[in-house]
Amino acid sequence: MTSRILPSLRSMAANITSLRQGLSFTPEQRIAKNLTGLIPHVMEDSSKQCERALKMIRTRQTNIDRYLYLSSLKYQNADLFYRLLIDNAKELMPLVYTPTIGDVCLQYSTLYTRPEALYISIKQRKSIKTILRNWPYPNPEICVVTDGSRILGLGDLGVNGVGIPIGKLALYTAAAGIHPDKTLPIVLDCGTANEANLKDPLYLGMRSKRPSVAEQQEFMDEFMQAAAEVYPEMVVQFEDFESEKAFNYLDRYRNKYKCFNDDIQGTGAVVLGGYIGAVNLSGVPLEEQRLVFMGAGSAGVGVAKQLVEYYTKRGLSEQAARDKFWLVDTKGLVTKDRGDKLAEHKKYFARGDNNGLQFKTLEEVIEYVKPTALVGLTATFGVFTESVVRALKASVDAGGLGRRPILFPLSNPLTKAECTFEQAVTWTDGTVIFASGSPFSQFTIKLGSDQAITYHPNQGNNVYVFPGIGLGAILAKATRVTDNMIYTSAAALAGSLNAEEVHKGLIYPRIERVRDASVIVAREVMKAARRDGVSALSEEQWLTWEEWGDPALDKYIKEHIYDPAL
Ligand SMILES: O=C([O-])CC(=O)C(=O)O
Ligand SMILES: [Mg+2]
Repeated sequence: MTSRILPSLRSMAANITSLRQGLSFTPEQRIAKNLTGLIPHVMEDSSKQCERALKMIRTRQTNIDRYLYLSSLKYQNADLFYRLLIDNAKELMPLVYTPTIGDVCLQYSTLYTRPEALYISIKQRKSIKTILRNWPYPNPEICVVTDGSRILGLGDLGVNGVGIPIGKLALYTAAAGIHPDKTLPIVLDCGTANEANLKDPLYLGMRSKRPSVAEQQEFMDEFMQAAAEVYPEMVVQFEDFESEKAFNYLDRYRNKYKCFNDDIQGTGAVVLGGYIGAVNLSGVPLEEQRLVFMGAGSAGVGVAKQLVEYYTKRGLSEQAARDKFWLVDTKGLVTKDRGDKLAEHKKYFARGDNNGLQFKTLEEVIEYVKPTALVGLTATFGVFTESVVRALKASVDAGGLGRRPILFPLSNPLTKAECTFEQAVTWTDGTVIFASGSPFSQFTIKLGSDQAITYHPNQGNNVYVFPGIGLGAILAKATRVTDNMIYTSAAALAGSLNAEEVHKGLIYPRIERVRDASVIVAREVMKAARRDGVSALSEEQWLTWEEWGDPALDKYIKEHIYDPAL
């Protein structure tokens, strides 16, 4: 029997790259590359290949099966995978990303067939640089890194959380055109608090509890330093770190490295982008808005802070802006005198005007605050009950005729959404302005035998901003990711809707147009980098763009993004 030598990841990468065109190789190319006979004889254009793949996807029984098929296609023929994903974003993004990715992460150790990321454990801390250099594709431009400690709303999944960096990076390519070979997914394995994983004989991560916060931080320090040394051009996106670590790491590294946190800053920007449109539709002036946030983790606080910045930029004092927000966590309204030790990141929003009163439930808070907007980032399905949503509507109705409540149940995946789209429409008699984190279907109510009214949900997902933020930072050669770059991404997103979308009452562009939105976001992020003095592009380059205006910059961006060859 002949023994087979396992090819190195590097030569595998080279082989796969050379086969990227699938069945579209011309006879001449096949001869030149010694591929004759190695692939079926027919020469197919992209539409035929897409037709075959879509047929496969649509005939699979479960979303996990569809994911696995797509994942294998991405590996075998990346151009075809991205052609499909770009042209069928509405159908395929939920398979490549949330909600399906949540299920994939839960089962990652069982579904595993091949490496797709860098797996760096805390035990390998002496070899981080070597591991980074082992990555088979040269000079990555964007890295998404997680430690798996808070995957979507699913909690600590340890190394199984690696599906998130893999999924987010596929969106970097599909939504913003970063070349797939320039993306680097990483999971830092520090063990896990997840008992089910620890007991699972197939679990692929370190089978131990997480060490102290201080030890994890030292490991993170070493990782960040090594990454900057090995790949100095690379932008790092932090993803799904548990709240305290998320805030701490962002604070610790943002002025030292080119990095940002998607859950704090990306979620903040995407919600602000949607909120700007929602206020316009609501009939409640910006100054009269009162916002209750259910959930005070990294996303809740990140979003509220981004909105405070919006208010202050519109002329409100910081105190007046902050007073528009009431944050609620599992113990009730976050107040200064609640009697428990508040986590550091919650203190900024702790209320001091409650006259000693405490409000334990969301219902009590709504009764007390009379909000115009309710945002959910709790990772708890169903917390927006019928009575909560009806109370929100009642408090908005009390302000005057024709006013509409803003309701954003943003937790991911769908199994963690605070309420469904159908519930939101039903309980507000169709008046709701709605955005969720994962996608809901549109909802039609039959009014008579041949009359019906269809409601369109919005998906307020980070995918509208993080790819453009990363692309803008890369193309501007930004040395840091500044607050202004993030803020600008939200304003740019709000301005990216076309006339048809505005007419339909949407607050985000249709997901099919996410690539258009990313170009606009990237352009504004680049300009903000320039204004903040962190763009390392030449002065001459910037002066040319300033002379020729946005179209010239858009042209430059479009020339630098990946479009599948198919
Ligand atoms: O991944 C998403 O769709 C949004 C997000 O960052 C999260 O829920 O952690
Ligand atoms: Mg996330």
